[in-house]
Amino acid sequence: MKLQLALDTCNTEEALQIVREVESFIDIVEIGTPMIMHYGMEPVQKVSEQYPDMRIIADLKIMDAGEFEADIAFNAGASIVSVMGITHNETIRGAVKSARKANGKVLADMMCVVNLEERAKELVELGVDYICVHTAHDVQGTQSPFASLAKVQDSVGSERCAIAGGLNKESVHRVLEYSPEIIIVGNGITGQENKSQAAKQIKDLLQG
Ligand SMILES: O=C([C@H](O)CO)[C@H](O)[C@H](O)COP(=O)(O)O
Repeated sequence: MKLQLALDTCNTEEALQIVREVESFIDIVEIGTPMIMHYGMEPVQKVSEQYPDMRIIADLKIMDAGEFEADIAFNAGASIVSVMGITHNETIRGAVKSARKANGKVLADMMCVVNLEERAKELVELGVDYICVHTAHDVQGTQSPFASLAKVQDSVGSERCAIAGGLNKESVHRVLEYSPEIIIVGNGITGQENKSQAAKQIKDLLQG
């Protein structure tokens, strides 16, 4: 199980500082959608330059123009790009084509997908590498991603699964029985006073 740190609300300098603090406990750095909206590809570029061995996902949540938009992230140094699982197959194919050119990977965010099992299978057939069950920030008060993880794991297997949405050191034990490939944690690390300690606690839980 890989731990992905999601950076959503910081600036590029703060992102570099947080990665410095937690790098030994994380496997993937996510430059989050709000950060990309604010700073464009600058944080993707800077983090990939300073941490050439770290995998970086640009959380573009692509909804259209799959190849064109994914190209932007891969050209900036991303190793994974996110696309919305609910979007058109043509868009998915475009993002996958871009990833193959760049030797990168595609993660499909399953937010708002109703037929999870069926769509997860289709996405894998289209060439998507990871299927991410995700409880949106705006509904985390009333929803959680665990039941969706069970469904997607049944459908495509744990090595394709990623999970996100309000995870922290108190809740992460709930994913252990499913062994998803990627566990994504944002505020559960970045919102803590001691980020390195929070990342280490979560990593230790994942490693058993
Ligand atoms: O993708 C995300 C969200 O939609 C905001 O863009 C977050 O990066 C993801 O949910 C992880 O963050 P936390 O929910 O704070 O763990």
